[in-house]
Amino acid sequence: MSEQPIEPTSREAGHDRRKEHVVPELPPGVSPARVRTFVRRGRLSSLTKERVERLAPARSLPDGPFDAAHAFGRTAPLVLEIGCGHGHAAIAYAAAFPEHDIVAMDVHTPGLARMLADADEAGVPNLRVEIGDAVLFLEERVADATFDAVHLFFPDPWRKQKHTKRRFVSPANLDLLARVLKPGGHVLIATDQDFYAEHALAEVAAHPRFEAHRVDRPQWRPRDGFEAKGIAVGRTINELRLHLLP
Ligand SMILES: C[S@@+](CC[C@H](N)C(=O)[O-])C[C@H]1O[C@@H](n2cnc3c(N)ncnc32)[C@H](O)[C@@H]1O
Repeated sequence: MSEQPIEPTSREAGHDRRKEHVVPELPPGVSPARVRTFVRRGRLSSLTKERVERLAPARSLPDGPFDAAHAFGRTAPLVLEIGCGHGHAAIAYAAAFPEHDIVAMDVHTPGLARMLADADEAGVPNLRVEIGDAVLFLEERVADATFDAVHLFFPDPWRKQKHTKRRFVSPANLDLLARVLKPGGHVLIATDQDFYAEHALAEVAAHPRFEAHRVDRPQWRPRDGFEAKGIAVGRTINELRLHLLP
C-alpha cells in the first residue's frame, strides 16, 4: 500500500456546503467511467505517516490482481466496503462476522491510518485495507464474481446538479459492481441525504442487473459519524439493498 501525497476530502463533495465552490470542474472529454467520485487534498501528518508505515504492511492487499485466498489465507464470504472513511463500520463488521472477510477501501489516507490503529486494537484478522480509488481497483485488479457484498455507507453526496456525474452510484459503477459481485450478491447503501437515496433508486431502476429495496439498518453498524450527525439534525437515514439479478 503506497502513501499518497494528494488527498481527497469528502466534505467538499456536499456534506459541507460551504466548501463546494472549491470543487474543480470535470475536464472536457473525461468519460463518466473515469470521473472521480472524490476530490484531492494536501499533505499527510506525521501521525498518519507513522501509522501507515507501522500498521499497513500487515493489512495491505498484495500488489497485482486481487486474490482473496492469498490476501486472507483462506476462502470465506467476501465483502468490499467502498469509501470506508475512518473504518468504524468495517471494523464492526469484521468483529461481528469473524467467519467473513472484508476489504475496506478509501482514498483518504488519514482516515485509513486511524482505521489501522483501531483495527490493531480490535484484532479483527479478517480485515484488509487498500488505499486508492475503488473504481480503478475494481476495473484493473478484480475478477468477475469476486465479492458476496459491497458496502457503500454515506457516500459523498455531490449535492450540486453539475456534480451529479461524481456520485458513486452511476450507470458505469453499477455495471462494475454487477461484474464483480457473485451471483446472488448485493450492495448495501446508507445515506442521510434523501436526494441521494432518490438518485440511487432512480439509477438502479434504470439498470438491468439490480433491483433496489429499502431495508432496516444493519444492527452491527455503529451509530456514529454521518449517521449520528444526520439524526442529530433531523435527517432520515435511508438504507438501501441492491440485489444482483440473475
Ligand atoms: C462522506 S465519506 C463517508 C465515509 C464513511 N463511509 C463514513 O460513513 O464515515 C465518503 C468517503 O468515500 C471516499 N470515496 C469516494 N469515492 C471513492 C472511491 N472512488 N474510492 C475510494 N473511496 C472513495 C471518500 O474519500 C470519503 O472518505
